[in-house]
Amino acid sequence: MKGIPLPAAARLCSRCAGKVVQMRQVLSTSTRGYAAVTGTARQVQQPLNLMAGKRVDAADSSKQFELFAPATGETLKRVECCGSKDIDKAVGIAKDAFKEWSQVPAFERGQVLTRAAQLIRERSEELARTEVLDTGKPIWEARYDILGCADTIQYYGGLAPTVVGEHTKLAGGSFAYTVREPLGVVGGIGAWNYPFQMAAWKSSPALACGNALVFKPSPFTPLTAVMLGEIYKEAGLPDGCYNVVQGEGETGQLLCNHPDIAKMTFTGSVPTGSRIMEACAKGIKHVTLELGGKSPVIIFDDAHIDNAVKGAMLANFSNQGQVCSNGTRVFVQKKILPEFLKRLMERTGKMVIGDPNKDDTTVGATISPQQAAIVLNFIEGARTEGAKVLYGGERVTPTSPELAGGYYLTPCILTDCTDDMTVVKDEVFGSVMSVLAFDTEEEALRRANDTIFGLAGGIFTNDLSRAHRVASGMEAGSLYINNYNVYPVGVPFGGYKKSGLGRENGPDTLNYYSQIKSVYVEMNDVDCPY
Ligand SMILES: NC(=O)c1ccc[n+]([C@@H]2O[C@H](COP(=O)([O-])OP(=O)(O)OC[C@H]3O[C@@H](n4cnc5c(N)ncnc54)[C@H](O)[C@@H]3O)[C@@H](O)[C@H]2O)c1
Repeated sequence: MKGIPLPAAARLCSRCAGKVVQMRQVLSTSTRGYAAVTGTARQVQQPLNLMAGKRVDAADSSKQFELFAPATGETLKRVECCGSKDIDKAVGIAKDAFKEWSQVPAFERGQVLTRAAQLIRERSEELARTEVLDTGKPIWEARYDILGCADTIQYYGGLAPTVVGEHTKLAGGSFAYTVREPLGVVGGIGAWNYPFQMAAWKSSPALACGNALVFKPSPFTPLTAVMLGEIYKEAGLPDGCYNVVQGEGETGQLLCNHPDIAKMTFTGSVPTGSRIMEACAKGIKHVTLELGGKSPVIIFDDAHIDNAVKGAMLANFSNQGQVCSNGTRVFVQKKILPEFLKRLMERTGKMVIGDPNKDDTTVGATISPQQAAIVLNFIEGARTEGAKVLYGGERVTPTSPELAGGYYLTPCILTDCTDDMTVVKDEVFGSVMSVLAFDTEEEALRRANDTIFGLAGGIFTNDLSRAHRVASGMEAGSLYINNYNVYPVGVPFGGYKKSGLGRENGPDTLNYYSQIKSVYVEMNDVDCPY
């Protein structure tokens, strides 16, 4: 097959931005064998829980959730929710596996992760197609995500042997040393927008440190976390080190409350994060929270305007706008506002909405009818509060009849926005860009920071001093100067304020999955006053 031209949007970010060149290669080798609209129940292999290296049914089938394909609206399966017996079983299995895995030399643990990364690359197309089925995101984004995850897992495989202690020389030849030890059984809970990535970003540093994991994916996207477990097994991970339990909030709570869970690592909304932290507080457990955001992008009038337009689109329209770090408050300096909007409209109008399995699609399906209704409600509310819908913000039905049950929304650009509007204050989690005009740097920074969130932020300017001055003043965990939503492996990611606690994706993450033991060694007689 000839090389398929990379869609304009494929240069854009995803939570796991990899290399564009690598992406081109993948795009050019792998569409054969997959018809467009591949959302079919045949792709779903049951059961979807993974314990001790095997797919297993839940012990009790009384509570179930419905799994459907966002692209088509087709119901794929009913999936049983894990209850307390299942959580006890999964945590017990992980606890036993931890005893063995934590004693494996770190270099060998790293080798297992490195092999898993290679297997992911070999199976990237199957994984990406399954991710499309689960999420409705465009295939090029799914491929990008999967390859980014392979990089992350390889990265932590490489870092595993660097998890070491320190030596401190003391008086009289005595000394102390520290050992960095794993925590035990880690519980992970993921959201639905980057399902494979959440399983990968949480499991790889956890396993590199010698922990065992029980992971609960979002009930909207239960498929690929199990596939990751099968890949880990094939790569040589001992059974029981990585387990998957399916279910909704109740299953998640059981996991958080389990006495043998040493740490919870969570990605999702602020209210759920708060409940998880509460449960962890009761059990004095470690916790990492990757939560929501309402990030600002500040575009100064000296910026390269086309790059600023591309950045604003990256900050709002990837993954149907369902990205935690999205820069949904776009502050534009007044002088360039008309030109910025003109170019933004032109580019946005070229986005291709439709079948996520087609290579040239840049806007896929919204995850669920409920989420689509939330997004449309925000747009309606914005209109009522005085904003102008400059572009989009409507449901469209693609021409293919199979897609009629999916929820496809045109990316929306709102102008005449003010800081007090609900759409400007609250996280929408859809493709809704609020454009806000500003006059001065001081004003833009003050307004940008006027939020309970602090996940990310963007700055577009050609003034080097201003770029770093504003970056220094912004209250957020991830900042981009003259780009947006790029996540190279090794660069930490996480939030300030209510956007979360802890970091993922960088070297520091290993500290969140390990603890320090200090050992004092006396080389002399004990000096004692008694
Ligand atoms: N900061 C990040 O890295 C990041 C990344 C992606 C998404 N997010 C955030 O995730 C949110 C969207 O995802 P969502 O709708 O799946 O979030 P959500 O909080 O509704 O659900 C997330 C997960 O928590 C589980 N859950 C729900 N109630 C629970 C409870 N009481 N106890 C334990 N688990 C429970 C869900 O089943 C799901 O697996 C947005 O706010 C988005 O910003 C953050």
